[in-house]
Amino acid sequence: MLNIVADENIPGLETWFAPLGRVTRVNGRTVTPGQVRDADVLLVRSVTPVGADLLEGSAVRFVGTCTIGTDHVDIDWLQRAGIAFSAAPGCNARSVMEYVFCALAALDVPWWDKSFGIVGCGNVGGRLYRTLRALGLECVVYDPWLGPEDCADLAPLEQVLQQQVVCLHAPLVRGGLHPSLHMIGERELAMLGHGSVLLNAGRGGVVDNHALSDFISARPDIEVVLDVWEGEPSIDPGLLAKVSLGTPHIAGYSYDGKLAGTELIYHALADYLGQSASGPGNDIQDKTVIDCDLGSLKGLSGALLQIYDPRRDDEALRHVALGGDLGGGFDRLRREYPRRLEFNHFRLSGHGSVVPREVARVADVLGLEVGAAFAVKQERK
Ligand SMILES: NC(=O)c1ccc[n+]([C@@H]2O[C@H](COP(=O)([O-])OP(=O)(O)OC[C@H]3O[C@@H](n4cnc5c(N)ncnc54)[C@H](O)[C@@H]3O)[C@@H](O)[C@H]2O)c1
Ligand SMILES: O=C(O)[C@H](O)[C@H](O)COP(=O)(O)O
Repeated sequence: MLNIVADENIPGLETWFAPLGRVTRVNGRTVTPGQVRDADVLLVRSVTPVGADLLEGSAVRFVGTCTIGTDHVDIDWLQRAGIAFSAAPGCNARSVMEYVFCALAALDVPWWDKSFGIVGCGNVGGRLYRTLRALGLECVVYDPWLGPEDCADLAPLEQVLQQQVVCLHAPLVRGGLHPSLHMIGERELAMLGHGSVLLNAGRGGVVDNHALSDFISARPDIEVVLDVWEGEPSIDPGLLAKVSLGTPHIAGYSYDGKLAGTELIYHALADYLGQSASGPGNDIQDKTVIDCDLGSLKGLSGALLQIYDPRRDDEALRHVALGGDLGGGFDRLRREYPRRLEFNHFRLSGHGSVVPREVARVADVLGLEVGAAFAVKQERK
């Protein structure tokens, strides 16, 4: 029987993988070579460094990470060792995009009236870019691997950093032509415009956190939102104290996004094993009604917070910091993360009966259903 060793934090682990083999749960942060030596398959999330140190001499023939990011995996070594590898591209991209809008709503930023800069325009940044453009917002993109045929709004990094809201969605790349490690340092931070928002939901190391900490002290006009940090889970409590919103790397933690990661790796493993399997499917069918004011875009922004309010994650992280064990608390918050569903599981409804056409349009672009109780108001031209 196939021996599968897997991070205990992979949602739906037994449901999806038990039909393929015997599943042994391990702690992804502390897993040892001894625990994986006799495994055929290793399934991880982003907290497990995977390479020679863990796998040399093991029986592992397939590694899957149920995440978008792959910076924790030494893919070249796996290739040299003849070990198959799969990641889960795009699985939680919508979750991260929704985090961006909810974070802006939580900061009371009128996002429908801002210019945006995006660094890294792949599954996450690209989804955000297309949504912003569909909303009719100004948005420029820095991505050194894209050309004008991929994106019509490419711009130099300097220009991207000068927008009112700057969203970082680059992977952590340490070498090669375009390394991203500390690509946002003292010099780049100084390019941010007065009163702008800087949001990092890519990887912590893309921003020099030490420089960022100094920068926030000198520039209190800038709102910084950090979901990812250098040194996770033992992040800098001083930096946490300074940011406007700080969350424990949960931007991609919608229940849908996490399950999609599991599902993608399940199919990759089934393919590797030469099995055609449809899998158990998922159990997400909820449609929750949100009672809200849709009389204006500000009201719609408030409705987003009823779906997901990142201030709760921020408060929880600050609370564990006060307790003294920030590293342990950071991981605990992630491990015990509540079931958070994406926008399409909600229907906006409630008091008031007329929704301005523009609000209905924006809700639609964001993937939100507006309940039948509302008649969309036809504004006079
Ligand atoms: N906070 C979270 O919960 C969360 C969730 C999902 C993904 N992520 C992170 O976000 C990253 C991006 O996700 P994705 O799905 O868009 O990945 P992706 O691989 O689809 O796209 C990454 C994009 O970044 C570009 N890029 C590479 N090097 C760059 C550089 N030096 N400067 C600017 N752009 C660069 C690539 O060309 C590509 O277009 C992931 O690698 C992961 O680390 C974080
Ligand atoms: O790369 C990703 O998919 C995200 O960063 C993901 O949310 C990481 O979650 P983790 O594997 O740390 O649970």
